[in-house]
Amino acid sequence: MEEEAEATEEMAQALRLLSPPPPSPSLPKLPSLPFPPRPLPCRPRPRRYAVRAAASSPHPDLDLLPFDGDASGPATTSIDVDSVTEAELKENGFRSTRRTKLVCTIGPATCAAEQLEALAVGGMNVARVNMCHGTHDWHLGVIRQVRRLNEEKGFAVAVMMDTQGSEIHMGDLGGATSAKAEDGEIWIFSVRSFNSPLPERTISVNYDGFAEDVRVGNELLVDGGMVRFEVIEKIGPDVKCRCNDPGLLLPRANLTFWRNDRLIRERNAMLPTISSKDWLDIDFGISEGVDFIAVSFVKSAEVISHLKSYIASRCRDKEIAVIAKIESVDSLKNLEGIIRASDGAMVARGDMGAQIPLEEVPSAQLKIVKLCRHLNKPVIVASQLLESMIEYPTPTRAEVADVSEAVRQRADALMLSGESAMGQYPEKAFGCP
Ligand SMILES: Nc1ncnc2c1ncn2[C@@H]1O[C@H](COP(=O)(O)OP(=O)(O)O)[C@@H](O)[C@H]1O
Ligand SMILES: C=C(OP(=O)(O)O)C(=O)O
Repeated sequence: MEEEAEATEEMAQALRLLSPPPPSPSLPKLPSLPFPPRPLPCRPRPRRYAVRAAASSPHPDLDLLPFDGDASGPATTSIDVDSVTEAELKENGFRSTRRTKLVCTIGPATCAAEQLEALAVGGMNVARVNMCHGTHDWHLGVIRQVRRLNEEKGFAVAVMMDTQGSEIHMGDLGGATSAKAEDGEIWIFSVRSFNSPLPERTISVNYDGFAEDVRVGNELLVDGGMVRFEVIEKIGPDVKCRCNDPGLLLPRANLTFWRNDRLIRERNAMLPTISSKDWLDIDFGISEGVDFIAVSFVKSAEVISHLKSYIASRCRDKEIAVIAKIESVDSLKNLEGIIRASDGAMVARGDMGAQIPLEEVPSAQLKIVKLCRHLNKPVIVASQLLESMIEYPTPTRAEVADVSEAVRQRADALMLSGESAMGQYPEKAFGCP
């Protein structure tokens, strides 16, 4: 019976994720920590509330008292809350407080001031900007707009900057939003740089060693297998491929190559975790005072420690939390060391699914979430949570089950990517009122 009640509560919570409560307009400005109760550095001081734990109370709810200095009595502790949490606390008591925070990737579908405000009202805790896409000017616009919302309207939205990392990916399709690859079609993947428009059925690749590393017969996977090609001929910088699994090619999609069903990790595996572009982006993030830097394709704990020292030397008045994205074979091998060195982790299921067999992704997620909880580090579950909502206004049952499972695992946060960055229903996917 108790188990049933708990399952019902968890399910209700998962569904609340799809429609979190709006903040009360009458509430004061309350900046917050994005992942309580395991606070990360760099958030402004929130207003404090005293929570009298009603351990012996007949009521399961906790009494909330504004905390004005001294907490009185030994049974009193204090926690930090944001305005959305405060509204829910007042309405429902502590038991129904949303525990799972929401990270939202900002893109063309959500970068306007009113769109960002709608997400903040909907309960966005962290706005993520992905440095794979857009210019510094574009990111600056988003970061400043989020700061403005916090200052002028009392929201408490943190900013996460996500590095591009040493991912091998396609170019931007010469400005097209997508291209369809049909079964049997021949496409050229090339390391040459092209002027727009690109020659027909040609894709540029960002990694100079690509044409040397691949061999005839290798499989080329776009976005972890959403589209598959086979290498049929190499002609200098051009690699001729036949499409075996048709699908939609999206700008800057991830590319992996496989030989005998094994991911090829040769010279491409030697690429630095933090590229020269990433260092420029990190300097940009530091100067704009982002709250989190998420590091893509982490291979070892050392790179995290190195970045943390760099940030500490560049940024004395503010700490920036470093989140390790667990998405590569190497990051799974060195998982514990990486998580210990980081301020938190992200289960980046998109790229992970391109590096390990898809059917192993759920158990990898569970392992990472459990380990983070054990080490008391916040963990974000990311990618394809509501993927169908990029195109459709209602999620699939499987997606709802996936969201529910991540909440059940006690992930600290869930992250939307394409759903909020470029989908047709970003606010609906987020659950805006
Ligand atoms: N700043 C941006 N500018 C343009 N498009 C973006 C931006 N951020 C995200 N997108 C779009 O949203 C999609 C999903 O975002 P994300 O998951 O962060 O990137 P990726 O697909 O490269 O892993 C991207 O493939 C891209 O089409
Ligand atoms: C979150 C992810 O990273 P990115 O969007 O940078 O590919 C992922 O791969 O799941």
